[in-house]
Amino acid sequence: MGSVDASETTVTGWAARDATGHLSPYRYTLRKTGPEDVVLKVKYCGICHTDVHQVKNDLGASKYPMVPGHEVVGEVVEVGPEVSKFRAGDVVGVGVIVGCCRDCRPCKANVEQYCNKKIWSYNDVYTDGKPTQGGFASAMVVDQKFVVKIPAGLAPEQAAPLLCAGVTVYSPLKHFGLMTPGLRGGILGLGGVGHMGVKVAKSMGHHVTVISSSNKKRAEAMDDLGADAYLVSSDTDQMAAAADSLDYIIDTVPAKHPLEPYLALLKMDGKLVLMGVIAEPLSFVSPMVMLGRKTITGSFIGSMDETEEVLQFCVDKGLTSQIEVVKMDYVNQAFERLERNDVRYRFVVDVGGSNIEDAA
Ligand SMILES: NC(=O)C1=CN([C@@H]2O[C@H](COP(=O)(O)OP(=O)(O)OC[C@H]3O[C@@H](n4cnc5c(N)ncnc54)[C@H](OP(=O)(O)O)[C@@H]3O)[C@@H](O)[C@H]2O)C=CC1
Ligand SMILES: O=C/C=C/c1ccc(O)c(O)c1
Ligand SMILES: [Zn+2]
Ligand SMILES: [Zn+2]
Repeated sequence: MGSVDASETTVTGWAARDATGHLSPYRYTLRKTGPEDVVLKVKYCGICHTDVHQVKNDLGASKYPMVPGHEVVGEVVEVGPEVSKFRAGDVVGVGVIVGCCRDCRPCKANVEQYCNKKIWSYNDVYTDGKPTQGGFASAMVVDQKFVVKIPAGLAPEQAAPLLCAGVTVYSPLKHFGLMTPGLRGGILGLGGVGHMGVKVAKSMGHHVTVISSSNKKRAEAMDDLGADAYLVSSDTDQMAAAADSLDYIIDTVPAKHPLEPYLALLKMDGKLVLMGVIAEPLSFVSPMVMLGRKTITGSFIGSMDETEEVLQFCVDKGLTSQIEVVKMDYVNQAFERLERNDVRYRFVVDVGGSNIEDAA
């Protein structure tokens, strides 16, 4: 952490200044530690494709300077006087949201990620009027409600991708009643979210089919991740042979794509769960859902409760994420490689072990 004045701490994060998305060191202040706040020194932060969408303004709502990063693992260095869940020295995680209204139906049902007044961990404005900034930074201040303990048995760098990618697949499987052993699931797009989808679904006892844009990941998917089957989406013979075979598909593709080839893979009552953030309309003809009573739905990360659950699920099942750990001075190359589909399967930045004052 940086210098401390009477009220605010100055920290360094790596920020994008414009839609080129190039990150470089940026100094800003953290708010004074409030009664329910946890101050954490960042150790590791995963790179999610949403970070690419955000720094490049793919959704048209990006504000700069923007320090991305929402798969954050750190060590607690200070807590406010009303913090009961954490103490200095704890290893903790922070994900996609850091605030909610606590009063609406989603908040009262403990699915605060669906609160219309949620506060994103970056590219948003906090209750004090300051911009929120994410985890590619030396430290963060976060309300204890949005902090989870990393359980013993999970390495901190391994835990980082679980805070977004992991809970993002766990939540819909749980919510839509898709945790039953023996189900046949499809994972469309084998990236950061998709590879956790394979691992989590396999651990639930599912038969898992990866549906990929190429043959490049076939051996890894089957041998390393434990997938049961592998389809190349452009191979019409393979796709036809697999028609009417899946109970659900988790669709993680981050770009516009046709839905009909995937709807055809679903059995009657099958569910297509959209995960990718795509700012263009997707289309399908209605018989593709009517003839088979199929559902197209979506899901957004997971609740704080589910985040705690997925962390424990991974400990209990012995699951880890498959990651490439890099230093902060490699972050721009890592973003570029992620964008061109060249990572197996998640970059995690060793923020604590980097000299983050130096630009690449
Ligand atoms: N709903 C939610 O709560 C969340 C949404 N997201 C969103 O999910 C999406 C995936 O995120 P993440 O897993 O981090 O991204 P990755 O880039 O790691 O993975 C996406 C995968 O999709 C496939 N893919 C990539 N580009 C294309 C394309 N143009 N056409 C077809 N397939 C493509 C590739 O798999 P293959 O090589 O197998 O084809 C790639 O590995 C993003 O849009 C992200 O913003 C992320 C987290 C939470
Ligand atoms: O990576 C996590 C965030 C996902 C996300 C989903 C939907 C949306 O509109 C976003 O801006 C982000
Ligand atoms: Zn994410
Ligand atoms: Zn709310």
